[in-house]
Amino acid sequence: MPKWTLTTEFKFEAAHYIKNYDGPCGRLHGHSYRVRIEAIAHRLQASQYCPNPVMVADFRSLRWAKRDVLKGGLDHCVLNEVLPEAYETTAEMIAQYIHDKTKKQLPEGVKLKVAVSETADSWATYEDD
Ligand SMILES: Nc1nc2c(c(=O)[nH]1)N=C([C@H](O)[C@H](O)COP(=O)(O)OP(=O)(O)OP(=O)(O)O)CN2
Ligand SMILES: [Zn+2]
Repeated sequence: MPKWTLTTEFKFEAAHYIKNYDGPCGRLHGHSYRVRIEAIAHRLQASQYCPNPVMVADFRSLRWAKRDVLKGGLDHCVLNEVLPEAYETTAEMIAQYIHDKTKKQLPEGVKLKVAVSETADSWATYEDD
C-alpha cells in the first residue's frame, strides 16, 4: 500500500506555568517552543487551497500554531490562558492539544504525530494509536 509522510517543523514563543508544580516550573516563565508534526496517509486528497487530489494535507494547515495568538495560533500567548481547561501546559499536553486541533482541520484518514520541545534537550510526542 502506498504511504506518504509529511514532516514540518516550526517554532513559537509562549509563557506558561504548570499548576500545582512544586518548583520553578510552577512560576510563570517562557520557552521558545519547537514543534514537529508528521502527517501520514495512504492516499492523496484535495485540500482547502487546492481542489486536485495531490496532497496528504496542505503544509499550511499543519502550521497554524506558529501564528500570532490574535490570529488563531499560539505565538506570544500565555498558554494557560489559551489552552482549554482539559489541557495542562506540559509539553505532553501541548502536543496533544496541537494534535487534536490540527486533526479537526484535516481530511479523514490522515494520521498525525506531534512532538513538542520546550528546552534544547527534551521532546514529548503524542499520537493517537
Ligand atoms: N515530562 C515533563 N516534565 C517537565 C515539563 C514537561 O512539560 N513535561 N516541563 C517542565 C517545565 O516547564 C520547565 O520549564 C522545563 O524544565 P526542565 O526540562 O527542567 O528545563 P531546564 O532547562 O530548566 O533544565 P535543567 O536541567 O534544570 O537546567 C519541567 N518538567
Ligand atoms: Zn516550562
